[in-house]
Order: sequence, then structure tokens, then C-alpha cells
Amino acid sequence: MSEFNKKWNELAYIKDELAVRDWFMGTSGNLSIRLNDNHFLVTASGKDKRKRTSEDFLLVDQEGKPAETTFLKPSAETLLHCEVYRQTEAGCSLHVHTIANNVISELYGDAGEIRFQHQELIKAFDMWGEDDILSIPIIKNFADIPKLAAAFGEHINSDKGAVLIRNHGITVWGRTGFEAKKLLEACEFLFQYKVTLLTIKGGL
Ligand SMILES: CSCCC(=O)C(=O)COP(=O)(O)O
Ligand SMILES: [Zn+2]
Repeated sequence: MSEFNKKWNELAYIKDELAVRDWFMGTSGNLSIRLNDNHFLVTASGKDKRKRTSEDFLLVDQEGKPAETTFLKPSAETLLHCEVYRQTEAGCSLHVHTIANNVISELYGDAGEIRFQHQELIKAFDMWGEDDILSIPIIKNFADIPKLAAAFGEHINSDKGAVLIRNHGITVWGRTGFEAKKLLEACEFLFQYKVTLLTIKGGL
């Protein structure tokens, strides 16, 4: 199987799994996987990402422009994926909108970050110390995508990470598709935990 097909299938399986979790409400979300130093596959814009079709992804260059002739449009948020691949050696970047990540982004948006400590699942981010703190930055949801991508890019400092976009969603990236999905699941677990706890206990 060609490298292109392998990467296509890997992203398709990740998309299927996130769809089962219902993380693509209202056509939201976009996913990408690196093919080589200059190209990555990204989801086509505006599609129902719960469906599997032969037109789910297209190949784009480092600037997010289609690398082949196609009628498909790359995700409107492709520039954020470009930032990940430009600044890191990451192999996969995932963006989803969930109720929990939106609620957390609003509750902690003014603080500019949400912190998690004494939570087992921060180990997904390789935080093994008993008192380690995972900080997930929260940025403004600029309507101008180049501006949003620039703000997002300021928080990329490793081959894996996560950034919340206020009242919009989360983007995570990792060295592999497996790692990116693991981080996304860990983040969503932590967000749901926090929202549930706040609901039960009240207060921030
Ligand atoms: C209706 S979702 C609004 C756009 C968005 O935030 C998103 O994640 C999906 O955009 P895309 O162009 O990747 O389909
Ligand atoms: Zn989005």
C-alpha cells in the first residue's frame, strides 16, 4: 500500500472513532495527517465528518493550498494545521467542537488557561510527577483565520500539545495519529470531569 493510502486510512479510522463519540456536531471539526515534510492530508471543508466518503480528505502543501487539482476545498481552519506542521515534527492534528470544551473555554477564557493537577490522565501529556500541572491555553476566537492561526501558533512549543479556542473548540496535535487521539480523549475526559464537578459542587 502506498504511503498516501496508509495515511488516508489512518486518518479515516481516527475520523470514524471521533464520529462515534459524536464530536463532529453540525459539520464542525477538522483533521489532518502529515504525509511528508511538504504535504499533509486535511479534511474537506463543510462536510458531514460522520460520513465516510472518497472525498473526505485532500492533499495540501505547507501553506494549506491544494497540492493537486480538485474541486474540494480544504478546511476553513487549515492554517492552524499548517502552524502545527511548520513549527513541529508532529504527524497529526485534530480539531473538534464539544459542549465540554466550549463550556470550559468560556469559564476559564478570561484566565487564558485551564490547569489540571492531581489528575491521573495528565500522564497522557507525559506528566508523571505527583504535583505536575497541565496547563491548556485558551485563545480568543478571532474570525480572521490568519489572525487565529497566528494566535494559536504562539502556543505551539512541542511536538505534542493542546490549545482551546474560546467558545469554538480544541486543537490537539501529536507525533502520531495514535498520540493525537490519545491527547484529545484525555483533554475531553478532563473537561467533562471538571464540568461535572462544578455542576455538582458549584463555584469556580
Ligand atoms: C459549522 S462549524 C464552523 C467551522 C468550524 O469551526 C469547523 O471546525 C469546521 O470547518 P471546516 O471548514 O473544517 O469544515
Ligand atoms: Zn472549528
